[in-house]
Amino acid sequence: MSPVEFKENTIIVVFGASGDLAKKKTFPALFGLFREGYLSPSVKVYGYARSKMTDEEFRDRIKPYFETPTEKSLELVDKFLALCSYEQAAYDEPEGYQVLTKSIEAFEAERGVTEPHRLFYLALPPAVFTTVAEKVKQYCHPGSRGLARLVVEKPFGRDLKTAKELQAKLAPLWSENELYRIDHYLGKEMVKNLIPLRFANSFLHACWNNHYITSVQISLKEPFGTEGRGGYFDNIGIIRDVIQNHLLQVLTLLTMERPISGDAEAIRDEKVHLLKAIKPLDKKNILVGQYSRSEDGKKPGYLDDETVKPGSKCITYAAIPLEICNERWEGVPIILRAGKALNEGKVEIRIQFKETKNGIYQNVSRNELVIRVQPNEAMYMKMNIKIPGVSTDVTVTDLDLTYSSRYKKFYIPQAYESLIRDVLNGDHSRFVRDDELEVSWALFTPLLNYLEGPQGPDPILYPYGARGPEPLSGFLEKNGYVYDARGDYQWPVTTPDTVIDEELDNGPKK
Ligand SMILES: NC(=O)C1=CN([C@@H]2O[C@H](COP(=O)(O)OP(=O)(O)OC[C@H]3O[C@@H](n4cnc5c(N)ncnc54)[C@H](OP(=O)(O)O)[C@@H]3O)[C@@H](O)[C@H]2O)C=CC1
Ligand SMILES: O=C1O[C@H](COP(=O)(O)O)[C@@H](O)[C@H](O)[C@H]1O
Repeated sequence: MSPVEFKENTIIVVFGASGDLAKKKTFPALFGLFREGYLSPSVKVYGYARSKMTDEEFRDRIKPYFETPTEKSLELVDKFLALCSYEQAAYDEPEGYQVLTKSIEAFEAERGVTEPHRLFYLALPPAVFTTVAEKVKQYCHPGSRGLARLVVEKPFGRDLKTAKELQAKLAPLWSENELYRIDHYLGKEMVKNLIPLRFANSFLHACWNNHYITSVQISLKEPFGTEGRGGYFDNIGIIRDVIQNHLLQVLTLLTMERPISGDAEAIRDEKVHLLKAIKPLDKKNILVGQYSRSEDGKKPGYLDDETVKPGSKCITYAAIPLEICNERWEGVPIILRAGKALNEGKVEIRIQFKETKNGIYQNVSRNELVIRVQPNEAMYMKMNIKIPGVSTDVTVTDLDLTYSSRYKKFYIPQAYESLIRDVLNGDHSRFVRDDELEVSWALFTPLLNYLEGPQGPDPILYPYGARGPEPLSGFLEKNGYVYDARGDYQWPVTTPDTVIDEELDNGPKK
């Protein structure tokens, strides 16, 4: 059965509407969809939370985060806000939900809606998560008269046991078909691009295996520390924060087999197969760190955050090698690495190809395909060519697909916009399925138990603003990545001074 699209007179309720996520991501995403014409003006949007606020105060709170790239979009802000209202109520009492449903039903009756379409978005901390899911089902679900969808945000538990417990509470209430577990990395443009890139290009498909690829790295670097979120982060650490979810999701799309169709379940089946093929993580071969004060003393160390437990061993950096035990990937080292308070902010995938060992070109750079997820979406393939001109020597260059120069005037939705649109369209392909979640926790739980247990290592300190802990380069090398430091690669423009060539260095031959 093809998914039903929520189009006219859709109800959207955001629980936790007074919070940071709702303010910075959920409502701006809804506005983005409205601005671009992907959300009908017939929609009704409710914010629901405990904080006391009038409708006006609520609108004033969310408005500054809307993106308005054009004059015309400025005019749309008030039109969108007029569709939004706020309800202040408790999460654990029925009254608020009953009032909300009355209002929803009045709206639907006024519009003559016979089959209600209701989307509920839980932008909430885990503590109230199941309470709200339960109450929404009991008081706000339209039953067999219509359709309801429930969007849930991470954390989906903190290990295998708690993830299973959460699932056991949700499953009797909300069917897998109604649930949308959001991982916003799946909504990023370059992550969405992985399936077409891999399966619509036969030349790439041919070399996408251990015969040609020698290493894969997926890195997420952030240039800021916990900055006020220390209390939350200290209980989480970098693995739960971004590796077990965001980076692992990217990895599955990058390495899974071709799905039998573009259908959501076909895609998710392949992701689960791939996850099951990952070898248990090697606790002895990981690099973990925690940032300390910057070298100039201006940026605080992790432990300087007052909301963090004194002496906390929480890790803010991790590099985790893993291996996929299937025919395609066996023997290829794959590294997931992420860290806070680093020298730059970027998310990229780096696929390095084998060196050319024999033949006329033996001492040339390895080919490397780089997919930059952010900032500034790009994809570039580092390759070797003849130095332009009289020389017959080889230099490294790239086939460069930089989105900002190749694609002008394209609307690239924010990750949340893209995913909320998927929910409205009933497309599950970019959402995490229950079994996928379970396998991913099964993979990381033993490692987390070790790191957080009595035998857990002390994280290596790295100064705020560093590339990572000091042993990083050696660690990457040991795990298969060859860093080419020969220095004749310059982007975006290469000049004769930057290519290494004896002939050019010594001047033209007589
Ligand atoms: N379309 C575009 O926008 C393009 C931009 N460029 C730009 O050109 C520049 C060069 O790009 P590129 O060649 O991809 O290289 P990068 O400088 O981005 O780095 C190459 C890789 O090597 C790692 N690395 C850096 N230093 C060391 C070290 N000492 N030992 C081991 N590993 C190390 C980096 O890791 P780590 O991240 O941890 O430092 C990164 O994974 C970049 O600024 C890039 O943005 C290039 C092509 C296209
Ligand atoms: O889920 C999270 O992701 C963000 C990184 O997301 P991005 O879209 O800004 O790359 C991270 O900063 C945060 O700690 C984490 O909870």
